Amino acid sequence: MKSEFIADVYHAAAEISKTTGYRPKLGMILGSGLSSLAESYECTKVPYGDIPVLPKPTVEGHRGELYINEDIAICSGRFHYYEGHSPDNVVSTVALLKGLGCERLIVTNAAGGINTGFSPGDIMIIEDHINHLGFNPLMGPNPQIDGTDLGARFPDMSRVYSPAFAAKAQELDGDLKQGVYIAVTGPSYETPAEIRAFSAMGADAVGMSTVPEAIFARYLGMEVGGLSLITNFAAGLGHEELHHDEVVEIGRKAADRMKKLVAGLVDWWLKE
Ligand SMILES: O=P(O)(O)O[C@@H]1C[C@H](O)[C@@H](CO)O1
Ligand SMILES: Nc1nc2[nH]cnc2c(=O)[nH]1
Repeated sequence: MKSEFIADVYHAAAEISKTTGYRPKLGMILGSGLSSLAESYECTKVPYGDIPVLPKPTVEGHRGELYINEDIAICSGRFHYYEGHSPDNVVSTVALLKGLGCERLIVTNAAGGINTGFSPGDIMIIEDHINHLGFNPLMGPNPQIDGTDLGARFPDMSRVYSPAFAAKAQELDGDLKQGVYIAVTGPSYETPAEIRAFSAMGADAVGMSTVPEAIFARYLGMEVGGLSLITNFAAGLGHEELHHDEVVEIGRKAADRMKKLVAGLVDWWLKE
């Protein structure tokens, strides 16, 4: 992340706080097909088009709107590396949420189930991740604001995802899965051989996002909780070809269960 870019994003965040009067403590980034989660909250909506420092999302199922109120800021629309965005742009939503005052972040995504115990419609608490993207959002000079490093040059990643968040999620919904998310660039889905390799590496679910956001959030000192909605059997494990339309459709269908879980987690994390 370049110092100038983060300064611009923080400046945009300060403008939004000034206009809306909000400094929420909790941020959330919504995955493919999960845009409706934002509608549970009474919020002011700011289209990404009104935040010129942000790029434009190009993927179906990612609206491109910031929802904000005094407690929460929700990015409905994320930026994926496969869209051609730079690593800085991929994590710009996290920088925006941090700039708005968020100390905690919930990341959500749609993912393919690698673990043979997972089925479409399952929700997996992200316990850990594998970065298979080929880049790290912290590559490049360590960014500074007013001459001070934003975070450690070599940040620890031994506990990216909050165990307290995972425990609370399990308490709220007794039927959750838990596992390791592996991020690949996409946009092609995997081959069955890749899925066998990722399974041997210890991955339970595969997707094309979230990991850079979580790394950057931890670098900024935020607490992170992660949820993957399993939208399909990973390549070679089901009988169907993979299509993004189905990913978005399953996301929409499972939105009510996700909404209930997320509402409980939001209430808890705001009070905790
Ligand atoms: O933004 P997420 O990670 O939820 O989106 C997943 C990964 C790809 O963008 C897309 C593939 O169907 O869904
Ligand atoms: N890479 C990848 N991303 C997904 N997002 C939703 N399902 C999948 C999948 O099977 N593979």
